[in-house]
Amino acid sequence: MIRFSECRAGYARRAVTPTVNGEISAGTLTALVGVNGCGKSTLLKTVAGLLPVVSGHCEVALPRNKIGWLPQRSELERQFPLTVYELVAMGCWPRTGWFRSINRELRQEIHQALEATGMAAFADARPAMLSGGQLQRVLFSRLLLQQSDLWLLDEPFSGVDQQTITSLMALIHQQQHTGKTIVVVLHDQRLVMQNFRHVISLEGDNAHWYHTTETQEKALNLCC
Ligand SMILES: Nc1ncnc2c1ncn2[C@@H]1O[C@H](COP(=O)(O)OP(=O)(O)OP(=O)(O)O)[C@@H](O)[C@H]1O
Repeated sequence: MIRFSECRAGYARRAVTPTVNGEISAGTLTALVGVNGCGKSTLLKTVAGLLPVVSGHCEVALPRNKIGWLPQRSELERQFPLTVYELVAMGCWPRTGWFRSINRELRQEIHQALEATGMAAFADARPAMLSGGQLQRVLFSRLLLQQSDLWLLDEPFSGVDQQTITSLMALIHQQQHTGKTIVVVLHDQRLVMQNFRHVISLEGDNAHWYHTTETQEKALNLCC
């Protein structure tokens, strides 16, 4: 699904990540870990096609409209002069385009996506009025509607309470079971250990790939 070959990601031709080699298979759930500033968000944006590689290759076997990207929590989403319902409805654009109206079936899907994250009661609220955790739930609802095959989630749980993390993690597992490929940037070592079989750690000169059945606890101690 995603193949890295001597890949380094960065900005304005300056690499900020270690060299990444390897492949993320379709239908897998992978954690991307590493210390602050090691380039996790940069690598994710490169996979999303938002940044060109600085060197090497990053091949994603999907068109852009099949890639769902959840950026690190942004105040921008709060500032949209929209209701929660309308913000989530933006997730329909890969199917409708920006200007086509939303039919009854899609309206039902929007409602279901809000139900799936427990946010149906907030459909008419303004994003600016939501707590951090509620906003994350809304952004997950929007992702659900996009019907992407690949989810790239950048620190989706920062500032989110344990109960919300548990329910969003359950949603992630459920989506993986429907066949999605999911990559999540995380700092919470325990969450990684409990939920992820595949881990990519950006450390040193080269990215390290771990499998949870191996002795990666030690490695994660170093890098989360
Ligand atoms: N737009 C940008 N232009 C130039 N450099 C940038 C830009 N954004 C980030 N950087 C730099 O790239 C490096 C990697 O940043 P990145 O945000 O990818 O790290 P990260 O591993 O996601 O960090 P964190 O865990 O703190 O979120 C940092 O040194 C950062 O200063």
